[in-house]
Amino acid sequence: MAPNPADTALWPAPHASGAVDATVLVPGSKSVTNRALVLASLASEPGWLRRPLRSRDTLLMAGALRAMGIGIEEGVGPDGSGEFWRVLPTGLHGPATVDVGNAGTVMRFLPPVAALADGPVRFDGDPRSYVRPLHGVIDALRVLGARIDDDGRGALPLTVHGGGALDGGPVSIDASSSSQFVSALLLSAPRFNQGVEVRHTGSTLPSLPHILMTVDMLRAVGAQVDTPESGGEPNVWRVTPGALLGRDLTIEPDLSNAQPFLAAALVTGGKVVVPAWPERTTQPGDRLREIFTEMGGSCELTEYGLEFTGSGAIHGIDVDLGEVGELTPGIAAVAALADSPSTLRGVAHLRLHETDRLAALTKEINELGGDVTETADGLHIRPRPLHGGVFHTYEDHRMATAGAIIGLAVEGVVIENVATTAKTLPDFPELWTGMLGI
Ligand SMILES: O=C(O)C1=C[C@@H](OP(=O)(O)O)[C@@H](O)[C@H](O)C1
Ligand SMILES: C=C(OP(=O)(O)O)C(=O)O
Repeated sequence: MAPNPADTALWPAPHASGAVDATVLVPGSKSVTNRALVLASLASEPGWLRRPLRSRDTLLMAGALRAMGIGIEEGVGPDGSGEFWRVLPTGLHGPATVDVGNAGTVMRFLPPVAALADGPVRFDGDPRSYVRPLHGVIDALRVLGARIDDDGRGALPLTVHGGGALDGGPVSIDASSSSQFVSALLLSAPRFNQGVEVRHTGSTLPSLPHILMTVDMLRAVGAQVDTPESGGEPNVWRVTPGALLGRDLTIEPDLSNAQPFLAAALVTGGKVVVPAWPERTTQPGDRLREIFTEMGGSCELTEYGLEFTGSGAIHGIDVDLGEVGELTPGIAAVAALADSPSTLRGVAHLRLHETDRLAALTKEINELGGDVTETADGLHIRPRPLHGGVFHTYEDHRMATAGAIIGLAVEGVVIENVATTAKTLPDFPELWTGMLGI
């Protein structure tokens, strides 16, 4: 297939002429929006999502749920309250076809939903989706009573032959390659006849905050969930069967997508305010307050939002990012500009994200003159004077934003396919130039 010209377009990353000083309205969280869509679709009454993220991943999620019969009406609320989606749950129907794109949340959260449909649901997606791990969901659903046809690799493409209901019950999985296996099984479990008991048997479990987000959001719609944190067995989650409430939920800004803007304050010694930063949240991006403070900034969380200020100095960091893996590209970009080396650990599973992020970051930073080496579970980054050049993005939104961070400090950095940020932040180029007052 001929590449889309937009995919190969080159975007000169703006170089910052001075300290940034900006307020950036960061759109809604991908992870919260896609969980909210699934839970609202499984509820027994209509629900509302206010200020949902509209991006490739969330539109794919909405499209897939619509394909299975769910009504999702879009509108704009009064008085600047922003967009809303009203979700009208019904029986889930097949036959249907689902395009997952390269959205981990869609490819993992929806096969359990499809198992509840009354006919076959065919799942397909971008070429990259064929290699991203899905075995934890496929194998578990089979144990729980679903019929699934795949090509034997434990990956996409596949067809879930929905039978209108699913037994559910106990299941063991190895979720060391993705926390989304656990989240996927828990999200639909209130609708399984026996609920679910998920036992993680692997040696590591990434992205724990994302599992806590799943549990929190399930409880908020009335599900009963027992977790290791609530006194249950380690690595075991239980969901009791029961009806789910429709909810009126305002989606928090995406704190992982706030990262490049906070990084801009750090890199330029400036100030960035992100309104509506939640006081309490399960989003992994909240860890940036601590990580970017250790790297040289300071922050204040007020009722209005987060004010993050750079000091002019950027320090290296030695940090385990296993719980917050999606922050790695942005942290690596800042680390490449720091005054001391960094070691990023605990993120071997990033090799199976949108691209092999450890290889991609190593190659692209080194091609600008950097000195990055891959370790078994992360990166060593020794800052060097960098020069301009093309920063390739491998259809990975977070590679594009990482390149833009470096471009602030290094003249002549050109981002290939910045449009790939549409996966979770379609307005990135405009927000970025707006922040810089260009
Ligand atoms: O559940 C979620 O919303 C996510 C979980 C994480 O996935 P992994 O556990 O596969 O890293 C994270 O990296 C991804 O961006 C979003
Ligand atoms: C890993 C990510 O996405 P996905 O939901 O596709 O796994 C990410 O957004 O960094």
